[in-house]
Amino acid sequence: MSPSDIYGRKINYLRLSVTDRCNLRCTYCMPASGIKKRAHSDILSYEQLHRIAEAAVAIGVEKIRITGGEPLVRKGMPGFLAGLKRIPGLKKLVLTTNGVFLGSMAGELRDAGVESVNISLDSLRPEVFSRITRRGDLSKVLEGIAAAEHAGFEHIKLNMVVMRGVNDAEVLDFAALTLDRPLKVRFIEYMPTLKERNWQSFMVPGDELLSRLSKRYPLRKVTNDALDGPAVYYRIDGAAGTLGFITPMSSHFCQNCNRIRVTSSGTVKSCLFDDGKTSLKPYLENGDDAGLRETLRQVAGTKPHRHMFMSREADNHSFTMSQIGG
Ligand SMILES: Nc1nc2c(ncn2[C@@H]2O[C@H](COP(=O)(O)OP(=O)(O)OP(=O)(O)O)[C@@H](O)[C@H]2O)c(=O)[nH]1
Ligand SMILES: C[S@@+](CC[C@H](N)C(=O)[O-])C[C@H]1O[C@@H](n2cnc3c(N)ncnc32)[C@H](O)[C@@H]1O
Ligand code: SF4
Ligand code: SF4
Repeated sequence: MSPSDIYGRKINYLRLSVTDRCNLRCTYCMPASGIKKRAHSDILSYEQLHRIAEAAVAIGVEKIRITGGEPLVRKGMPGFLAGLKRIPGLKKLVLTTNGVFLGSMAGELRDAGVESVNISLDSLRPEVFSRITRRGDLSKVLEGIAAAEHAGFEHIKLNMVVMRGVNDAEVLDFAALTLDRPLKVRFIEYMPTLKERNWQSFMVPGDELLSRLSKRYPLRKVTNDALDGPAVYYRIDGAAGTLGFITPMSSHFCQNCNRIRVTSSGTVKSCLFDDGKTSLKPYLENGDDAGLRETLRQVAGTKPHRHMFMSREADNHSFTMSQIGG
């Protein structure tokens, strides 16, 4: 049975980061320079990551999302995923990626048993895309999305972090992608993890987007599936796909939080924003699978009631998302 925390939330979703490396440098995720890469020796092996996944499923995790950094920069990913897929009791194996390598990898990822892919895409304009990612080539990601559509994933979700004055003028263009393709386009509120000055001016609340979109399109709310993440979904009347709103800042979803996180160096976190001081390495090194299970269960049980992102104590706390996995 899945562990519950003291607030009665059932924890059945693990976000497992397999690397802190990335081939892009998105402005909202990483600083322009000075990012310290973890030493290779600090990164867990596939065998260790697999043992963590098994322990998580043994305590009631039903869905595992592979994230990073960019998971597809790590060599041997399809074989690792195929191994995870064989863990008895795991219901959903899913992946979040920037899409750059999907053009060549989508088919083998689907064959490995990945059910759905979430692809980050913040602009449909080549120059804006390369400014946000500091180096990306939009055409590669569009190729990746086409390959994913061809590979037959259950769901393809596009993640757009909306930033005022940067890409928010494209929200209607993103919504139009759902008219005749079964894509789930999700608008994500910008989280100021790097504690930039003036971040408030960037963040576009989900409500504002919903109201802008409903002036152009008739929208109907869609109900979520049991293992869905935090997005709230709508469908434009008659459209093939849906629109999702992820609102960690304006209307947090902590009351329904069902997840724990493990970083690529083996730190387990009860919340995206906690300090994450519990390492799984001692249990991995000693072959102590019971200890792994117990530690995961304990950390799941200490999930905070909600994040304190907007509070003053949070002001000193900055981190790069790429080291945690979002
Ligand atoms: N504050 C907060 N943000 C989250 C959490 N989980 C995901 N996000 C953010 O939601 C956005 C989308 O994350 P994804 O990796 O696509 O995962 P997901 O939204 O759980 O995906 P589905 O399971 O497919 O619905 C990213 O910006 C994440 O940082 C969470 O637990 N708390
Ligand atoms: C850290 S990335 C890792 C996976 C992969 N590299 C990718 O970009 O999809 C996971 C998710 O976190 C999101 N993310 C990163 N920094 C964010 C921020 N400051 N605010 C909101 N979402 C953020 C990204 O847009 C992406 O959808
Ligand atoms: S959001 Fe993903 S692609 Fe962009 S820098 Fe972060 S880890 Fe890399
Ligand atoms: S901020 Fe923390 S408690 Fe809230 S939904 Fe995210 S992980 Fe869960």
